[in-house]
Amino acid sequence: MDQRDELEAQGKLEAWEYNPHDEDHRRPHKYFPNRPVDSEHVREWDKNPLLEKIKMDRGYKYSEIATISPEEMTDFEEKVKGYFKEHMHSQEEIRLILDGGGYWDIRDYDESWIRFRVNKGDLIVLPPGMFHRFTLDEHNYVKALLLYTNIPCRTQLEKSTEDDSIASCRKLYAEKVLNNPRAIHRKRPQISAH
Ligand SMILES: CSCCC(=O)/C(O)=C/O
Ligand SMILES: [Fe+2]
Ligand code: NI
Repeated sequence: MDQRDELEAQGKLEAWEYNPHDEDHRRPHKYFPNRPVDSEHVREWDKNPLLEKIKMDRGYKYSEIATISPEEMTDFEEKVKGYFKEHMHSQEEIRLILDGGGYWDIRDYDESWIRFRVNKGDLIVLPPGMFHRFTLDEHNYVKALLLYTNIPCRTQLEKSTEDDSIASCRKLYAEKVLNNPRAIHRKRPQISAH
């Protein structure tokens, strides 16, 4: 098996260093001997160094890609309703938007909702214990990369649930965020009667 057959068998593209010393650019422009370039080397360029650093720093070893759209899911309506139920997770929720978009709503200190628009390229990180909900926009489409430190788990702990894991997550979240004396509380505009 020569190198070309080997690459074909592995489903890889053949690539090599371009030899500029030839007039006709329609020819392969290989050096002799050829200087093959592993196509994985080119694929590496696709990796976002910032994302790689975040994964390394925060210990994210697992990931999955979720596409939420009626075309991709048989249980679309049910799932979308579920994401919009107020919930939290026992792990950090970290999502990189690869395509499409939507909204995340998070609870402010006074329990009012703050809405975030997310688009392609945005990274959202919610701490464990923070109540939130997610919805698609009118385009009904998002594709996201979900990261995990452990085996992928998207378990939603809903506010209404009596669950010890909610209690412990909320306790930590309250200590770190809600009861933080340095927290800056937003002044909300007065609602005028009309
Ligand atoms: C766009 S990622 C899927 C929604 C999800 O996993 C979640 O937990 C929303 O809060
Ligand atoms: Fe969530
Ligand atoms: Ni009104």
